Amino acid sequence: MSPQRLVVERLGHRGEGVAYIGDRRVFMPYALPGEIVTAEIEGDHARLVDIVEASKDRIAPICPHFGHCGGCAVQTLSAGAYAAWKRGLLEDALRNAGLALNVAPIIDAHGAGRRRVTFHARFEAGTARVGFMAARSHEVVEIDACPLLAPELEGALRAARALAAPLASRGKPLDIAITGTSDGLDVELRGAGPLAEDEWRALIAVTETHDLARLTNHGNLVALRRAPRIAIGAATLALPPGAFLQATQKGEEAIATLVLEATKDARTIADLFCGVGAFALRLAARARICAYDNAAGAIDAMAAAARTTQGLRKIETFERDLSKRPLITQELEAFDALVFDPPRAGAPAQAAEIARSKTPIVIAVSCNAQSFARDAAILLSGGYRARTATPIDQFRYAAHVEIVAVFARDGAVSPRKRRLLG
Ligand SMILES: C[S@@+](CC[C@H](N)C(=O)[O-])C[C@H]1O[C@@H](n2cnc3c(N)ncnc32)[C@H](O)[C@@H]1O
Repeated sequence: MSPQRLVVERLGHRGEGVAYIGDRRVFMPYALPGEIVTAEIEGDHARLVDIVEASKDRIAPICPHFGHCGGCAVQTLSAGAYAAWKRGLLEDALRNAGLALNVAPIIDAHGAGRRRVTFHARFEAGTARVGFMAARSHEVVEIDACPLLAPELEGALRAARALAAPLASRGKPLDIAITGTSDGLDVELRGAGPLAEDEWRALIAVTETHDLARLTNHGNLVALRRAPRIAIGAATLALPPGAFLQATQKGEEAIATLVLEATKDARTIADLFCGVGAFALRLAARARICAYDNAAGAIDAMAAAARTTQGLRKIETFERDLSKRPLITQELEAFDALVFDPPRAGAPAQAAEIARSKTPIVIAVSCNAQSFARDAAILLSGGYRARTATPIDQFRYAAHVEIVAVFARDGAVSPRKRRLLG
């Protein structure tokens, strides 16, 4: 296959360069807009062979593993062009959905770095390869460090290697999810299945050698040296195993700040897909909160944190599957405001109920621009007006963007005002 010369037109939504051969579109990882390159073409995929003319926005990558490790999609763009591309991910998704929302400037929320990481381990002939997946591949790329991780994750990679070693003879793929907390590393193994007694003993020994705070296997406790906790607003939360947390501490704070600002006049707020309470535990300082999620461990941990934090109003928690049983219109109208923050797939069933309701303020939080645009279209078709959508970059160098968007219903009367008016 002889390389072809191509001109890169733009970056696609996975961070790959997009070029055309006649009418045919090809995607080329690591190529930047405006560059002239040579590439080997296979179907709609192009492998960058050489850069003939580099973009003026091209800079050196910060990590020696960039280009092999699939963790980062775009590391060689100058800061301004990078921020414009990230914000453009939201603009493109809205345009593709036929929506014209006011998109705010992007907020950089990398802060001290990622506080959660999942390493992958693959085993061959009894030895483990531990690292991140290569782009578009099932291969694991071994790394010696990741510059995107927060200082709390210091030692995480060494610990992951040590934990993988006693399980190497099984040959089954293993995921090692690690959260950095003020009490040390909280590690959850996934894919190992039930542990044999000698594996159990070996893993406990690793927990001690590496001074891990906690080790769980599919949510089951293997070893506990210190209960891992994190701070959320004024509360201290005992972290349930494998719990969802926003990728960076600064990202969580940036999202929560926008949620607090948009709900400042609300007395009763519903927090849908609340997780461990990144918003509820802050909002409860001034409003009555009903919080919903299908993860019992997360809402129990939030309720316990709320009980032991001074100055918070009671948070009522509800374990509920919001895809199968979304809050219906009458339930939603009991609130002055609501926030919904579903997983990547979005929440079309819940959005449809919200669109029929008269809840005055609705805040949509999302980590996926496409599903956000689809859910936003549902709210708009129900008569909501979009105030603004703010992109937040807590996934530095990855082709993901966090979004907070505020919607209002003109003329809607809050439940409190309805009561006052009799
Ligand atoms: C993106 S996280 C947001 C969590 C929280 N708002 C935060 O910022 O930390 C999505 C949450 O949705 C929950 N979830 C996923 N599917 C659900 C469903 N079908 N019904 C209710 N909750 C669900 C997960 O347990 C998770 O806590």
